[in-house]
Amino acid sequence: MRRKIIAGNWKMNKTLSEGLALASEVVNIAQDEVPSGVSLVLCTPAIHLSQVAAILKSADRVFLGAQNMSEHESGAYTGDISADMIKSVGAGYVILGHSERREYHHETNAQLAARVKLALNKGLTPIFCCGESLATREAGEHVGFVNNQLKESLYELSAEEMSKVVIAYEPIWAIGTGVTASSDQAQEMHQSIRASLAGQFGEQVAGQVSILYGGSMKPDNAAELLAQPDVDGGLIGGASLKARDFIQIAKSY
Ligand SMILES: O=C(CO)COP(=O)(O)O
Repeated sequence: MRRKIIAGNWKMNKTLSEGLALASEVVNIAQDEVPSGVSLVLCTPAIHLSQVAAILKSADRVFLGAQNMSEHESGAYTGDISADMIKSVGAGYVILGHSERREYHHETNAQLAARVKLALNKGLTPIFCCGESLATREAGEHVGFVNNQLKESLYELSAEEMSKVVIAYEPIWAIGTGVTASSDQAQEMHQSIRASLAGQFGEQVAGQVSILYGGSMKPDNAAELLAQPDVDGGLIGGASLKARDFIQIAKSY
């Protein structure tokens, strides 16, 4: 059975006090309302992690994640955050290769391959993001494009390593735009990602990897997306900034 995961990517939002209030509200509501098979992950700004960790200690199904990580273990990389640092504050997840990082910070598939490997070596669960631009989709090249992102960043891993990775498919044209992929478009891509994983790592591993959908997922469209057989959860941006909306999405399962 694959894990069902609803992850919130807060991006660069919330001051510390606002973030702590949001985390507390999520924990309080989740306790009673989130279905037992669903895990929540809060990917907060790095500067909030250690204090949010203290709030999540009492919650059994709400986990903590960072939004980015260096491919270097330590050293003279001003402003960067290492895997050991993320672990040391109590986070177990890290988003890698978000399209905003790829675009504004020029992260490459090769660099992301090194980060995924290092995160796994350090015992962190990478949430590896992939997804195409509108131009790539309109050219009919979206399936090949995403497959190439997987190939260049994940396909040097062992099968055992791969089974520990979470993938998030986030079509760039759906992020923060209010335009969601239709459930058919999401299912088509998720199925193709799983088929590609099966070709590389075997059916068993492909069947274990949770593939999340991200891009304008909201309380009113989550149920249909989450009902697709290859959609195993969501990576939520805007709607994760309101505890009620975030929990409502998790309850749509
Ligand atoms: O980028 C996303 C999550 O990582 C999605 O953002 P939105 O939910 O705001 O579209």
